[in-house]
Amino acid sequence: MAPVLNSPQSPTREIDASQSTEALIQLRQVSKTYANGSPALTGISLSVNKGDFLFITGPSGSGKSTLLKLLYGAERPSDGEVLIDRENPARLKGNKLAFLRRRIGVVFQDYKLIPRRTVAENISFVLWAQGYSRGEIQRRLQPALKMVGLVHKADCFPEELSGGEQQRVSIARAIVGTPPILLADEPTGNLDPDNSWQVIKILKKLNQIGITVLVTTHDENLIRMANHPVVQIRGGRLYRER
Ligand SMILES: Nc1ncnc2c1ncn2[C@@H]1O[C@H](COP(=O)(O)OP(=O)(O)OP(=O)(O)O)[C@@H](O)[C@H]1O
Repeated sequence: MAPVLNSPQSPTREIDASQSTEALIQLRQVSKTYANGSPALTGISLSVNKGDFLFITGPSGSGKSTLLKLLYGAERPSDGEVLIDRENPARLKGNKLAFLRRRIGVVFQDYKLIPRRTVAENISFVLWAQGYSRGEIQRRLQPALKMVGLVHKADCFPEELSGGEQQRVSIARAIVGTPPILLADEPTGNLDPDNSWQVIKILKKLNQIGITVLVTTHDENLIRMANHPVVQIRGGRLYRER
């Protein structure tokens, strides 16, 4: 089902409370102003259901990364409420917050791989840190590598890979813990059109197996090819494109 949103200045339809109660991700009149007084988001409401694939577009500095940061708990809203599966990350601490974060895989534009670790180690690290057994890590590693087409590169180091391959490793790392939500912040920002499309195809495949996917991008071509709902942030406010 398409995501539902509203914004005070938006010409789009009003939020439907009956739909939003079932949402996996909900923002209710969320605003974010950074400590230095920078207003990043203003009165944003958005409802994303389980299984949605949503593109978030908008000009540089419009608030796209901030929106994702609020979802994975790297920032807190100044006003309003963010709910992930009915839990508010801003109200959780310690283990409960860590547990909620594990339910969200995150992919960044610059991959953020550990340079002196192999592909397999980069992907496994998060499981190892969460106390998974060696056997369980092996059991999860292979399907994650297969999903991104990099079984043959398991023992390579990041510097031995192309940008597209490095981004695919970062996707494998994001999903190896089988999170129900995947957030990708400009995942194709450093890639050429072919590699960008490969990344989007993998995200589509993950969506087809039930993962809810939110992707920020500037790339109009990719959005057109991928054919999923799109919202735009302009000046910190949210608008539906299609
Ligand atoms: N940590 C921060 N402290 C202060 N201001 C910030 C911080 N992070 C972002 N901002 C400001 O918030 C606004 C939104 O930034 P954000 O990074 O969310 O935009 P964006 O749409 O993701 O941009 P881009 O497409 O260039 O990545 C900008 O005005 C930015 O300068």
